[in-house]
Amino acid sequence: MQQENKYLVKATNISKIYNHQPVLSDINLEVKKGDRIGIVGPNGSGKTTLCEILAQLRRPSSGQALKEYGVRIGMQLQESKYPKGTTAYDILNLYLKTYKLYLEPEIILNYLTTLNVKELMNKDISKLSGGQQQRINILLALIINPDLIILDELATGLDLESKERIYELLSQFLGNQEKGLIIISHNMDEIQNFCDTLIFMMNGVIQKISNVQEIVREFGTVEKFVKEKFKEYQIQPTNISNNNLNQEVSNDKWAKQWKKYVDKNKK
Ligand SMILES: Nc1ncnc2c1ncn2[C@@H]1O[C@H](COP(=O)(O)OP(=O)(O)OP(=O)(O)O)[C@@H](O)[C@H]1O
Repeated sequence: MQQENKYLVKATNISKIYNHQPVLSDINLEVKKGDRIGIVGPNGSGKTTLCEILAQLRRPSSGQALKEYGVRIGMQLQESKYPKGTTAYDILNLYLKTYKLYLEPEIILNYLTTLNVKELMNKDISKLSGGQQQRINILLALIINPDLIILDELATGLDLESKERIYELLSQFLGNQEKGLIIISHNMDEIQNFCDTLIFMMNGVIQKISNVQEIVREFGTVEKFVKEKFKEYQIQPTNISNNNLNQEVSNDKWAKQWKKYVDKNKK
């Protein structure tokens, strides 16, 4: 039996419900060695939740998320909460010890220099800026040499130089063809540069899985394709008539009160 095509992670009929609201519905997805997947979709379509479930950080409400034995996942989250008083070195030590990574200090220092975080490592991580924390999150995702790296809004909030350095580091990491990648991004160039598969999500459902090369051949850029998809799936504002809105105002508690306030105060 060939082991090559074994999955790294696999979601089977995943659904997730938050406060009675379905956020993911019946998702099936297999990520294999060497897969380079970009996930796009409107805000709130469930991209982060799906990745957190794939990374075993969250439980699905139903369905199964399996990780192949021994597979290591590095996940950079869009937002991370660190305990006050903890330094980035504390977290780094914890990661390296947990994963039993006995990396030579030179290798670690090389990462710190490339990511331009060396001077931040002794500071209280909870007091660093969003972009500084972001760089540390990327460091932590990469340093464990994961089989699958999941990056959520990789470059958001990063200055130009940091972005370039991180892209460079990611390219080096992906030089190993065995590594799996999932990027959630609103930056279509990132998807075009790093991914071969594009997943378009909407309302907690995978609407379409496409091949990036084919998209570029047909649409010129991933951006053009995604714009088309947004148009295709968008609820047109013209569908909402004034009558419907009037109805909404009389049914909505806040809108009703606001209308009273406006009527009272406007000349
Ligand atoms: N911990 C939580 N508790 C309750 N609701 C949540 C929680 N996390 C996410 N949600 C809700 O689930 C939905 C999907 O959120 P998610 O962050 O997965 O979307 P997303 O596609 O990654 O969005 P974005 O592009 O804005 O990052 C949203 O409506 C969000 O408000």
